[in-house]
Amino acid sequence: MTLVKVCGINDPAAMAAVREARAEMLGFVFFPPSPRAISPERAAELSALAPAAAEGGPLRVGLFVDPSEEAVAAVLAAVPLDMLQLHGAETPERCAALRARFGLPVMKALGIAVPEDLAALAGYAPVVDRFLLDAKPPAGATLPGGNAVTFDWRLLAGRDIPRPWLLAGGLTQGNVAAAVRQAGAPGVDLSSGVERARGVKDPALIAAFVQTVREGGRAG
Ligand SMILES: O=C(O)c1ccccc1N[C@@H]1O[C@H](COP(=O)(O)O)[C@@H](O)[C@H]1O
Repeated sequence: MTLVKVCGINDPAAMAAVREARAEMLGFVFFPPSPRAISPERAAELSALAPAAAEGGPLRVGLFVDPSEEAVAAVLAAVPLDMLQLHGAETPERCAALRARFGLPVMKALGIAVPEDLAALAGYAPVVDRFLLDAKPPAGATLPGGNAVTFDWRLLAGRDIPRPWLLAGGLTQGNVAAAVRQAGAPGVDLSSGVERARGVKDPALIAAFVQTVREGGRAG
């Protein structure tokens, strides 16, 4: 089954949509410049609206961009997370340090634009648990992700990605089946594609996206 992560959950209706659609993962954005950013306290309120991962609910992923250890600790003091998503310029050493300090799996996001970008995966593989292979931010973008930009999914076709991974970058209900098929992706992650305005999730789009993935899977 193709895994689904819906990122940037920041209101109860979106949380309910993720729960009802039975997406495997959700993301809370702890990066203040993002329109999807929420406080740790708000994330805790939303997290309480779905069963814990251990009870069959979605894995709670905390999205950080080059965070200090203090920043991660402050979030974890308010809301338990199941995984750290590192979406900045964190080195393998930094990923290893955060993983060891907090005892949580790490998903490292890497931007892919040309085949040579895949060379970086080898250095991270020993110290991360999952990759998120995303588009690179376009010129002038203020965010390192969440920009609704796709990349050439065929760059990933047939590649030996050395960890479990998710495909991201500009995914929508309309393109996800082709993306999964072309990249051979075992899972997908999105934010903009299920929003009615930047930073505002649309529950109906979340439901439709997850349903499309379930129906299309790898063969869509
Ligand atoms: O969503 C954000 O605001 C964000 C901010 C900073 C880093 C990453 C961010 N989002 C991640 O990017 C992918 C792709 O987003 P999109 O579907 O193209 O909008 C998203 O799934 C998040 O993991």
